[in-house]
Amino acid sequence: MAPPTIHKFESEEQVAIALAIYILHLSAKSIASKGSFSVALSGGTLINTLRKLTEPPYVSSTDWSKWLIFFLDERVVPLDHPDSNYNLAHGGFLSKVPIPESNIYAIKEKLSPKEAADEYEQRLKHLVANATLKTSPTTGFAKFDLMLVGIGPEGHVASLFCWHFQRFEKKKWVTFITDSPKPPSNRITFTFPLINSADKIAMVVTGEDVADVVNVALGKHARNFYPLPVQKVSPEGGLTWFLDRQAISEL
Ligand SMILES: O=C(O)[C@H](O)[C@@H](O)[C@H](O)[C@H](O)COP(=O)(O)O
Repeated sequence: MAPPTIHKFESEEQVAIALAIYILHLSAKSIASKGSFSVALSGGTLINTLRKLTEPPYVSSTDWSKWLIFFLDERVVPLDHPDSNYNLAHGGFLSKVPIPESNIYAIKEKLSPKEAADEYEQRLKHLVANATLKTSPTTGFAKFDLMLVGIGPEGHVASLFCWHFQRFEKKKWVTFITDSPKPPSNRITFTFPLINSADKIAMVVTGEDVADVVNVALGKHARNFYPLPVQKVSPEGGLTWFLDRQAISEL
């Protein structure tokens, strides 16, 4: 993979604007070339940083009916629960743009974490089989046009945590965790082979609490002899970091 593109901004507000422009550019390319734009969302502060997409002039700059929304990781709770990533994304983003409800792929409720992960994986495989999603010719996993990824202060991405075996999964597309160190404990998550089959990934990293881990991942002495989950992110088409001043304060 080509080295990542790193964008540094003075403020979170500037990150939000640059991110909206980047996403809209990709959506236009993707919709023009194949009629749809598949996006996988993380939870956390990312959703608030997507707010510019819901505001003029950005909100009228894409064909929202062509967007397909997925969840890179999800907490196994009812969809209207305050911990649900769907609920967060719905309140902060999805309810404010005209993406058809049928294009939003939330997890199924009332399943165990394992059942929810298996069901989501089967749904993705079905969408690949009926050509709604592309396949990576290199890996055979689904190829999302864009994944939007946040990082935790100890280097996790999605719900792939440092000391948990899920980060080493090679075959499954979606797996589950029942002892997540970040509450709530029950979650499902895309695996690294699926994440790294994406075309583009944007790492959206703001705030002081991630400054140390940004230094570990991108600093002069970046170490990768035992890579943190964030250091394993390496999509097929390109990785772009969006960082604010606080996130790079240790660089
Ligand atoms: O559901 C989740 O908890 C996430 O998808 C998780 O991976 C998140 O993106 C990071 O923990 C960053 O979260 P913050 O942006 O809130 O720090």
